[in-house]
Amino acid sequence: QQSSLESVLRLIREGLQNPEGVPYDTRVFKKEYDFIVIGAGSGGSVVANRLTEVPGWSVLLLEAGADENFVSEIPLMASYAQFVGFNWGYRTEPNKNYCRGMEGKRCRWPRGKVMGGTSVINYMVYTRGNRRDYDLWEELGNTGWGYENVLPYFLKSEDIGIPELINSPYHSSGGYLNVQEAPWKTPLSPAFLKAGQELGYEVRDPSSESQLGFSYVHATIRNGMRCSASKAFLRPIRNRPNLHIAKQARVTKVLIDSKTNKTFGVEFVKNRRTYIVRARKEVILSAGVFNSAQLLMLSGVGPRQHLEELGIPVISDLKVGYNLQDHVSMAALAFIINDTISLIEGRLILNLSSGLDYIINRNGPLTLPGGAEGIAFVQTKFSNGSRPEDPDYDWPDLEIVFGPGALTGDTAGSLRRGLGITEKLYSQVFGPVAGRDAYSLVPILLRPRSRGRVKLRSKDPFHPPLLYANYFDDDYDLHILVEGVKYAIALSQTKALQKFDSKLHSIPFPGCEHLTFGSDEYWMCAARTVTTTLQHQVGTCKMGPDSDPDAVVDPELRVRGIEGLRVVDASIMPVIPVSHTMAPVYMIGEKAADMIKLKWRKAT
Ligand SMILES: Cc1cc2nc3c(=O)[nH]c(=O)nc-3n(C[C@H](O)[C@H](O)[C@H](O)COP(=O)(O)OP(=O)(O)OC[C@H]3O[C@@H](n4cnc5c(N)ncnc54)[C@H](O)[C@@H]3O)c2cc1C
Repeated sequence: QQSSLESVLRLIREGLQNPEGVPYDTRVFKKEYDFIVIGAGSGGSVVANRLTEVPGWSVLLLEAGADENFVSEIPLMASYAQFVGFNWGYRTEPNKNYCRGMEGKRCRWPRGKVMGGTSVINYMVYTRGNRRDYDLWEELGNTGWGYENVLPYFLKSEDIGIPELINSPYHSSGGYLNVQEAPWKTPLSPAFLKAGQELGYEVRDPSSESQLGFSYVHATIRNGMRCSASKAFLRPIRNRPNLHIAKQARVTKVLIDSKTNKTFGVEFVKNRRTYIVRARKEVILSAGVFNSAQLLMLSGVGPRQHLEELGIPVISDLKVGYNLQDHVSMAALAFIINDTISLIEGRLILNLSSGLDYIINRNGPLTLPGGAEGIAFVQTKFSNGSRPEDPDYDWPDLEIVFGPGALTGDTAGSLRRGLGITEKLYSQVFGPVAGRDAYSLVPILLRPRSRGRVKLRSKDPFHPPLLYANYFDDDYDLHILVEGVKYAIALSQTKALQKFDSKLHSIPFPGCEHLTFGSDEYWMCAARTVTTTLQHQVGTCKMGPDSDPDAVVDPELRVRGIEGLRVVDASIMPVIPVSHTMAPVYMIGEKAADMIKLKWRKAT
């Protein structure tokens, strides 16, 4: 048993001083490296790690952000991590069809600008998606991306820490990335699992042979702290002599010879100085779903008409920025309970006993990843529309995330501000019940049909791109989300959850008051008003075969028509998987690194 003093010292060692040591910041650059990787997020961290396993290859990893800090280490503080200088702070362009209740009618689309990228500000939920997602990628002509091909790459990264899954063939031990359950639970989450069973679903590991069912959250946490991409993949290898990492180094252009279409390096700015560094073998673009598309377009790779409008010479005319997909949700359902067991900011979260429990035991509410305790993958009546005759069809179209807290408990406002909900809406709808105990059930549309787009605002690399979500462009998406809301309400009415006497909070959202509360029309209006998202944007540099006119990269992730340039991040996904997107990006990084190794080992 450790004394409190020893525990505090351990925390300082592990948290503040980072025992593995943060990666070193390179200030003196070689003229040329074998590989230059842009972005130290989920994709780029894996690639930089795996390529420097080859001692003869040199790698420069360029990251626009600086190091993580203590706030991002604490799983429950996930929503605060967006406010401590790690966030690119993107917003969608205003639209009257969604995010009507958000500041400026714009949805918040945060992205991590920090060593570890978005894995430092995300909610750490670990899921992989469905066998059918990856089999679909392969059916679309992406040879080598079927489920059987990608499963080994999910396993390669993983170090499973959930005792009952250690011997599962769907999990593995010894990888860089820790996957664990929070050590602490509210009494509400077992009731969530029981509620699922009442509605006919099994309690099951969503990464196993079937995805349908209810589960506690699996998360990328290690000993009660966030396990980010940098912590997992970069800190352990910071002493490799063939890896240079430059922090706060903002890439402004990928350099491509317009005569040969060959990539020869990158231009970046660090400490107000502009550098040009050359790549002998390849440049790997892992700047994330918005910035990879932006950088490609700034470098002359993108839709001809759009680039020409901005006066950018076109090197390869490709549909960069199209095919943007996301998991839209409705996170404003609050089920009020008559018990003091839920997460209330200021009571359960930011108080001395929770703080001490965390510091001393690495336990308690602060270990809950973003406040999420349970997830369910379910099917609406529309899910197997194309194959109604197939009883074994299991490809969820709806996810429910269970939180043992709701907007009612957001008394310090971190959630409201993170989502961008206007103060007026919050005080009108939640003001009268602020501070009341409640749980939330967040329905999430998993297989959207609508597609958004990323465009350049200008030629200036320091200007944020224009982002268009286009949520609900296809009515089908709105219908499924409404089914999701109704499913969440049905869950709340099960015996298991009624043990807490829970009642749906029913002050109507502004702009929806004229509709009958609880009708489909009302929920449609609600979804367009408090439009939330799991921030799973993907697809802007779509992977596809040569026969696909919309493909930006080929199945080896090489940019079409350009030599020596690949994209390795969330942007290559042709179709969004029914998964939280971080684990699929780690998988993409692992697979890409193997493809790159194979190519250059053959060549030398
Ligand atoms: C709030 C939030 C919650 C989320 N929750 C979850 C979750 O619980 N589970 C889950 O699976 N997924 C979650 N996601 C999504 C998931 O985190 C991302 O899909 C995934 O991390 C994306 O990885 P990436 O490598 O594509 O991009 P990123 O991780 O964003 O990496 C891109 C990196 O490139 C850097 N960069 C960009 N431009 C430049 C430039 N010009 N020069 C140099 N560097 C540059 C960025 O700073 C960043 O570090 C969440 C996302 C958000 C925003």
